[in-house]
Amino acid sequence: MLVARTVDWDGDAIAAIDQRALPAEYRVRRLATVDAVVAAIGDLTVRGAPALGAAGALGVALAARRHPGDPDRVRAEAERVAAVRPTAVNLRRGMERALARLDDGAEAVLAEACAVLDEDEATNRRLSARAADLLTELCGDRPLRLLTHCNSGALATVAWGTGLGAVRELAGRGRVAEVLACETRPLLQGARLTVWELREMGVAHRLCVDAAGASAIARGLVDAVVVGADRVAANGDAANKIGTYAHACAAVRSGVPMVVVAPESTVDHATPTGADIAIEERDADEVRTVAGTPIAPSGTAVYNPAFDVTPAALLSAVVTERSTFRDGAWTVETAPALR
Ligand SMILES: CSC[C@H](O)[C@@H](O)C(=O)COP(=O)(O)O
Repeated sequence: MLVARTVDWDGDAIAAIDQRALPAEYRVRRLATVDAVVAAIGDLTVRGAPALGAAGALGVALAARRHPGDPDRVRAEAERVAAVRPTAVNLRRGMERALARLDDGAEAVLAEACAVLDEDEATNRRLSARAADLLTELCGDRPLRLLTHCNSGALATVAWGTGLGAVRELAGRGRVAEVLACETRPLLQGARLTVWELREMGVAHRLCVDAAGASAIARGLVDAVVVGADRVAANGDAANKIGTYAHACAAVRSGVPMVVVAPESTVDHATPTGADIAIEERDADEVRTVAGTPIAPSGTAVYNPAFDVTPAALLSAVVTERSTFRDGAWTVETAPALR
């Protein structure tokens, strides 16, 4: 059963699928305070850029309900939520969108936050269809062998997914031969979450270690690389889970297309290039341990960036629900003329 909504509003609290527990256990956590939301974002109970946008917006709704008549306190709480994960721009966007309704009262803030959730699935279905069309154009109309990294599926959004949403769309068209899912160290979102989703979707897949991605591409086992993004700069450079850049280098060397699939809310035109994207650095123990078991001498110094930046020049395209970055420029799809 693929989840209905990864993040939702449940009367007086946020209901969030606990992504730390999957695939062993499917459980939903209730987050009733801003402190709980901050903790859940920090420990990746809720993760994935669009899902973070939804959680950020609902976090403001919780703060507005808790502190009616104290807008300064609500703003401070909203800032605390947005600061937890600096790279995924959707988090701040969701927070700011809900906060913009603060003058209209707590129920207006909640309504705006719920609108963020309500728009998510339609947006993701649209960008997935556009990305699937482009992949078909780039690779030919045949079942494709796709490589993906981290998790950009329904779990990373409110519903449906982005990069993995495009895979889902292609699978629905009968155009997926196999997905190679990279495990995605250190927190294994690929192994735990993407594989879980692919199994639920009934899509053929194999799991590989991250280091196998480049040689799989070089050996001709991959027709295209498809990933999501946490922030796309104005020049098309894309920040995504650490390890994405290595796949891009391999893809370019082998002439394999690579497409980044993300909503407009992940594109940050205020950030000129990838060099301007703040990269979140996470706790050293994520690298020194696997599922709580030490794999390195205690106290080992660690470099643990959560994301890397793939220059636009290495990408075939960035696809959103209404625009495409390709060959150095954005083109925006115009709405079909009304008859
Ligand atoms: C669609 S969410 C963004 C990405 O595509 C996803 O791969 C990713 O990097 C998420 O990172 P996470 O640290 O798990 O929140």
